[in-house]
Amino acid sequence: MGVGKSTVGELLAEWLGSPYRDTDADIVAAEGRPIADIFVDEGEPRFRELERQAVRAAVAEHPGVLALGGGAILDESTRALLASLPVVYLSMDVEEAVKRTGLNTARPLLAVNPRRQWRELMEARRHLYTEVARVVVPTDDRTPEEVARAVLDALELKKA
Ligand SMILES: Nc1ncnc2c1ncn2[C@@H]1O[C@H](COP(=O)(O)OP(=O)(O)OP(=O)(O)O)[C@@H](O)[C@H]1O
Ligand SMILES: O=C(O)C1=C[C@@H](O)[C@@H](O)[C@H](O)C1
Ligand SMILES: [Mg+2]
Repeated sequence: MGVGKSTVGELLAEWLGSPYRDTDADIVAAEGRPIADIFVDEGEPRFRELERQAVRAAVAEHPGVLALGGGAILDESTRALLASLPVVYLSMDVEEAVKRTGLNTARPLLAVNPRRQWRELMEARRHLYTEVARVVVPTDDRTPEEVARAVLDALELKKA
């Protein structure tokens, strides 16, 4: 969450001459309400089901750069779907995460005590991000342009 998927993803899409898409935005558009409301109204399991479907649809339809929600990899079938794709794990440390996400309540899983919540989420998930990633690109102390360049290099891609 807040690692720079949109900023870096849009830059990469521009450099590659391909479109950018984001499954969180797809869910919000399809449901007509913010993610925090879906969590509150229907609970996290329902959100995860919507997310599983959104990832499946986007992977099938979208030919460009795709950003996934931070918890999409919790679903085993999603991890299987990603196995053959050039998945990038953008990493950062906790202090950078607090800076980039701020304290805003748009992220329900970080709404209370964000520093501790972020650490706990990462301890639970880091192995899953690593498992699905073809490359891991650290983003601390790098500008979005430097991160995007590192992604291109790691995937051996060139600007269009
Ligand atoms: N490499 C970077 N260095 C410093 N700040 C950054 C960097 N990349 C992104 N940011 C800033 O961090 C914040 C979050 O970035 P962005 O919205 O791109 O992340 P995200 O991963 O798409 O977040 P979300 O989880 O909300 O989708 C923004 O304010 C952005 O300007
Ligand atoms: O890490 C997570 O579990 C989440 C990340 C966001 O992208 C959203 O998908 C939602 O807030 C949950
Ligand atoms: Mg984003």
